[in-house]
Amino acid sequence: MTTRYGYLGPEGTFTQMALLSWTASHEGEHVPFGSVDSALDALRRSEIDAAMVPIENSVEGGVSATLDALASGDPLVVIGEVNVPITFVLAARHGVQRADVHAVGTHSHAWAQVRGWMDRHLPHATYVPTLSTAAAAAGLAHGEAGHGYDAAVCAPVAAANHGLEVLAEDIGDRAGAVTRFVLVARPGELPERTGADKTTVMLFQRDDRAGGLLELLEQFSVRGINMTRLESRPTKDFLGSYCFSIDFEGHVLDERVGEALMGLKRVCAEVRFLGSYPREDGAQTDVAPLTGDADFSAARDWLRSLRGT
Ligand SMILES: O=C(O)C(=O)Cc1ccccc1
Repeated sequence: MTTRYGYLGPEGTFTQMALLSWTASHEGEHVPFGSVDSALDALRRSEIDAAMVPIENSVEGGVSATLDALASGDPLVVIGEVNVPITFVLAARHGVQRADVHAVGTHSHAWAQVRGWMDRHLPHATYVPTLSTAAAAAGLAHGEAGHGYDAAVCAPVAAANHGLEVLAEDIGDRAGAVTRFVLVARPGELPERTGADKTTVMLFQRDDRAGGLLELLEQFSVRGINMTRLESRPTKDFLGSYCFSIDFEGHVLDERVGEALMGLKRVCAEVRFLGSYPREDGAQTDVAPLTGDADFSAARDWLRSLRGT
């Protein structure tokens, strides 16, 4: 049976590029969705088998829509990641000049990455949010009057797909910007442990008190686990109530990771396990002295011998 992969569409999004790079070796059907939420809802309803969504970028940080969609609802897990270099163009319909551009449509994360260029070149242009960069390009191409913007910030391929003219190339404020995308699935078989893995969790604290966050972080630190992303997100229950979205090095099958998760389970109100998966860059986890599987097993065997079990 062919695998059905959902992605934040329409065609020409950076998310589609991530999916194309993932599926170069995995065949399947590609199904565009208008938003991260609609893709993940379809996944929860089993209408698709997996969904590619953006999670983090090197300029703007975490993608809240994704972090929040993973934090609640039926459980989903990350099974892979893809990093995509991002370059933006300013595109418009044929005949539109830069001087004619009064409003620019794009995805909020794209806007955040071109704000400096806009300040310098189109300081009076207003920003119109769209569901994706490619949706902004499609809106220009298909919408007659009334879509509310006269240029789009999108990938070069989205401009080309819609026959738009490129008014400016490479308008990102930071050269070398990268967005990290994750492939999400319903919980099932774990991706195999490779020694170059990451694990994602969402942690909910029991109560708000001095040292509460430190207590969570200690669970990683005492077991030699390196975190690669840490973000707080509002729980949405009341002002000042936060949960923590964390990526760290290692796989749930690693002893030190298992022990850290047990420690977290004990001290947190809720630990949402969001998957262990191979990291794209293949960088092997640096296992600190005395934190390898054998060290934990030896300690457990010793305890067993004391207990006579
Ligand atoms: O809108 C897109 O093309 C996306 O895939 C989301 C996005 C937007 C900006 C940077 C990276 C990903």
